[in-house]
Amino acid sequence: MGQTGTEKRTFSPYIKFSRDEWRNLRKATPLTLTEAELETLHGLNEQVSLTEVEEIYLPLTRLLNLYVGATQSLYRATHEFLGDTGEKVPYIIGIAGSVAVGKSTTARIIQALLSRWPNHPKVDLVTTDGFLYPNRELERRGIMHRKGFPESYDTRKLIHFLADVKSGKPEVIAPVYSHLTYDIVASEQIVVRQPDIVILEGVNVLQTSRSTNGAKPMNVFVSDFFDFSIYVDAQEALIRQWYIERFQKLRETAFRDKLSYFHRYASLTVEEANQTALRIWEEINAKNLRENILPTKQRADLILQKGDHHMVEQVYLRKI
Ligand SMILES: Nc1ncnc2c1ncn2[C@@H]1O[C@H](COP(=O)(O)OP(=O)(O)O)[C@@H](O)[C@H]1O
Ligand SMILES: CC(C)(COP(=O)(O)O)[C@@H](O)C(=O)NCCC(=O)O
Repeated sequence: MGQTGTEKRTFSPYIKFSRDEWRNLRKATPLTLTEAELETLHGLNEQVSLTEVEEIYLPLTRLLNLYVGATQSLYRATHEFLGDTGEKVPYIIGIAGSVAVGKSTTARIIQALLSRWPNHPKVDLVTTDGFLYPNRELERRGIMHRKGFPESYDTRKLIHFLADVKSGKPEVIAPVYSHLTYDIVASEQIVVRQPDIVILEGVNVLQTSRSTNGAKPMNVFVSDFFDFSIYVDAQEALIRQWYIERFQKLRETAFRDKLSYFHRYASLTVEEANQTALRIWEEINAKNLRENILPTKQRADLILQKGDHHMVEQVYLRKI
């Protein structure tokens, strides 16, 4: 179409797909899901609709499968040229977005779907909350109310973890965070043993903040290690609603556990719990979203734009 008068064509580095356009790409996906596999996926999170898995996440993992295959071929070409076999180096996918937007659910669906492909069966999932400073350290620094903000993470440790994974080390250790105790679990760890793919999920994975709490700044970012990155997005009002709904669900389940950091919230009425969740959302998570997370959206290779009921309404794929 021609341009008229004041009309300006704005450049976007993304190709935009409506839900229907994206869903139609499903036809190009050779794999279909068996009933048993659909059941397994439903077991991961019973809230997730199976239509959503088939129409959105299946085409997405087909795209990722093609990208991983292409990277594996390039890697083989380099080592054929060098005359060696090279270490096995995992393909790394980063998943970013607000607290409660559905990052961990998205990561688990993608992990389950990607591990069905023969050229990359071993897919590990690591969350960046394991790289938060322990509560006692956050308290010492007076930043307990800043959990999830850039300064609450040991970014240096996270970067060393990724560098070790990308250099093909046979075993790399990641620390573990518990949402129940609201703290790092010193007795637990994840061992990453040269998988085909590593999915790294967290609010901070596309951040480029150089602040490392007064330490010498690092010239390398977490996302430098990514082969592909995804930002899960939705209107803030929807994310707030999902945060409050999750908080209410936890009030009836996990918060009842005496070990839960939020055990005191188990006895709240529904209305009191709403107010508490809203306060935590506004004072911590919404602030973090506006200041530190949303500004990283345009760095992603792919954006999943969700609407009501977590339904993906648009997909943006980076073309350059
Ligand atoms: N695709 C989805 N369909 C339905 N519910 C979802 C979906 N993704 C996430 N949820 C729900 O939204 C809430 C937040 O999801 P979660 O994956 O825990 O978010 P995050 O890891 O970003 O904090 C949870 O209650 C989860 O059950
Ligand atoms: C540790 C987190 C930043 C991790 O976020 P997630 O990966 O679960 O989206 C978040 O769960 C959190 O604890 N935020 C602080 C405020 C709150 O309790 O919700």
